[in-house]
Amino acid sequence: MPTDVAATTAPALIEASNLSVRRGAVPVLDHIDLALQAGEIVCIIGPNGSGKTTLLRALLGLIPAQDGTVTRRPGLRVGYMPQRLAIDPTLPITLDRFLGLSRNGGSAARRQAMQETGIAHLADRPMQGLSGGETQRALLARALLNQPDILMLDEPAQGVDVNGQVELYELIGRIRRERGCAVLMVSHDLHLVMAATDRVICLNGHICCTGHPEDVSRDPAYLSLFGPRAARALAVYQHHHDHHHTPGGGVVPLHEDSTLENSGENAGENAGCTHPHHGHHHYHHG
Ligand SMILES: Nc1ncnc2c1ncn2[C@@H]1O[C@H](COP(=O)(O)OP(=O)(O)OP(=O)(O)O)[C@@H](O)[C@H]1O
Repeated sequence: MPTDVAATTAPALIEASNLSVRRGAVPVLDHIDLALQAGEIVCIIGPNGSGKTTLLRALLGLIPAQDGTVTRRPGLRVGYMPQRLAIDPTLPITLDRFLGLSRNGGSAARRQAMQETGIAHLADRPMQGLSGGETQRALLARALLNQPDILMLDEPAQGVDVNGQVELYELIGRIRRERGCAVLMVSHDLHLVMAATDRVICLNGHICCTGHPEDVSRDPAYLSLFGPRAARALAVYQHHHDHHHTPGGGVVPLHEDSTLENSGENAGENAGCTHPHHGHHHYHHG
């Protein structure tokens, strides 16, 4: 039975302690505690405006903390895939040139990253002509260029069709396994990420609940935040997953009695976690 990796004693790759962040006068993140360990795959879920992007950027040091601390392991290499790609439409640029704008890696690293993400055949195509899915892979390839210890992916599957989403999450899982890097990603694709992550962080300004997807799926705060969607994600999760993945990639069968009892019928009834700053913290580990 896998335990919460964050509970181990290994030094964290990144750790936030009592982190609070404001944007302008508005409090966006409220006393966040989290630690990311080598090799784990963690997903941040939460409604629009709940502070997911802000959390990633604060962990990267791009946004200052009002309170608390962010500690990154010395020499940590991070590959960041931002939510949006800003390219000047009047300046055509090929995929290979786009990757070359990154100061990380040379042409061999670019080729490897393109091959790994399945876009090597597009190297000489203009970025502006790539499809939504191809663009997301280009951003992922760029994030791989500096051989990251951790990938931080902000809604990697946005603008990608349903089949493409499944493939993209599989690709992310494969990259994680083959490179041994950690992954911290923001996603709205509950049904896909619940089945594919070691740990879920449910964010709404504060951490509403966190832990193994199976535990989070049962949590009233999760069901309250996502309503009927949560129940549907849970159904998919139940249907497809009769096993756990250990952090090392092993497969451990679920106990027979561990079928999820909460059908989600009460989704939306618990309003204890609908406002970023009026909720309470309750953490679940393991
Ligand atoms: N530069 C900024 N100045 C002022 N407020 C900001 C700024 N950036 C973000 N915010 C506000 O902070 C809050 C959190 O935004 P953030 O982008 O982190 O949320 P999110 O959970 O990633 O949302 P989404 O799911 O829509 O991408 C929002 O209310 C947003 O309006």
